[in-house]
Amino acid sequence: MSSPFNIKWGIFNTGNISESFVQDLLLYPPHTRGVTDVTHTVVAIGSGTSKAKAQALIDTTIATGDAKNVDVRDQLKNVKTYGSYEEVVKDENVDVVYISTPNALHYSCCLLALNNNKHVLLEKPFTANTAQAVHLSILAKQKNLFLMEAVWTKFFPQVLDLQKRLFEDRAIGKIRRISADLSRFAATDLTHKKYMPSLAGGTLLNQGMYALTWAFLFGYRDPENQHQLPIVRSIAVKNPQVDVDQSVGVFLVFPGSNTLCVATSSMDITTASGHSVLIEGDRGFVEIPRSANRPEYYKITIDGKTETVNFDVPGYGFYLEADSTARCIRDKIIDNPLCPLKETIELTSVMDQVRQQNGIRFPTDVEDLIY
Ligand SMILES: NC(=O)C1=CN([C@@H]2O[C@H](COP(=O)(O)OP(=O)(O)OC[C@H]3O[C@@H](n4cnc5c(N)ncnc54)[C@H](OP(=O)(O)O)[C@@H]3O)[C@@H](O)[C@H]2O)C=CC1
Ligand SMILES: O=C1OC[C@@H](O)[C@H](O)[C@H]1O
Repeated sequence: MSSPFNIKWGIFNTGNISESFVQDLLLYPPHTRGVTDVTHTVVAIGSGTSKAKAQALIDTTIATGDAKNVDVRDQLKNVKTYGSYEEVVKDENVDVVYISTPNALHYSCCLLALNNNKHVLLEKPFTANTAQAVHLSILAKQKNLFLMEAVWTKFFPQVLDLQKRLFEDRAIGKIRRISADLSRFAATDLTHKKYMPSLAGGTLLNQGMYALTWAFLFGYRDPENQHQLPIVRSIAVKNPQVDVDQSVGVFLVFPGSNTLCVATSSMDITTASGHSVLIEGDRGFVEIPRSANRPEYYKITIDGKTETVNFDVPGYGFYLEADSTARCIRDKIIDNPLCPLKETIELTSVMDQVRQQNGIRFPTDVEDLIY
């Protein structure tokens, strides 16, 4: 048997999700999950603020490992810590960069990485607008570099299994309607990134994109729709003080299959348990009780009979997208068919339409293209 392909990660920033991503890679290594074809090494962590913050992420990861009885010291002792993102992309040891800066910085950080010939896994929402998304995808293609939006949801076994059952087996018959919600209460703190237009805040880009992701997973991708773009109608409740969307409702109709989708999100409330995703068809329905970003299990009812399907995903599950990234880079695939750039661009264009329909604008420097 050939040895597993090892991929070397560089991490941009030390925020919440970077910490979760790094911990997922280290605390749940592939062999503990039955994965034998790829392995991950974190080789560099850069903070835009200070080298000390990068070291603090390492210290927290060691402490978390200790608390879980997982020895990660050995794996972390050679990690380079940097006080800038530039140093990460100049590090020759780094194969791929994971970028999870605030939304408004995704585009410029990704340009920095691609221009320094690094493969990139870029957090959701991919960019502030479609023009930026298209620009990044063209650049990655020109430079023959892997680029993917980190929509981890798409890699959950529950989702892959459902796609097979709903599309290949037509388990619930023709898909008629998809309803999805991702709402998280976020106290109105106008200095928080979700309330800052200058950081591309608002519920749509931060949370609503997950609800739209379900519409795309089972509406756009439905073979009956043949990847046709949806008709989009939306309405948003804006924050009275700052120009961000507090709650948003989007209706989509996929013209190939006539599937209706209702995608909602809010920062005023948290999705009630049991109300994340519902997919309804002629013969039955699928419920994903929670949550639209990290599906735990699904319940499928066919002709009145209900079955619950569970898959064990320990930790957060960010390693699923990381494993897939490693496989693509190993196989020289620059656009992951499980999360293709075309779909990212098209979902971004839906978000552009929603913002346009509701007068949600970001400052010019957030929306601009950089050449
Ligand atoms: N896939 C998922 O489930 C999730 C994805 N996300 C996405 O990840 C990204 C980051 O979210 P999250 O980790 O919650 O964010 P945090 O606020 O926790 O961290 C962001 C980090 O980015 C760096 N940064 C650089 N410039 C700025 C700036 N101007 N203001 C604030 N921070 C800055 C800082 O790190 P440093 O000083 O070290 O450079 C900061 O700690 C977002 O795009 C979000 O949409 C978020 C949550 C879940
Ligand atoms: O990616 C995310 O997932 C969970 C949400 O609550 C969060 O706001 C978002 O950034």
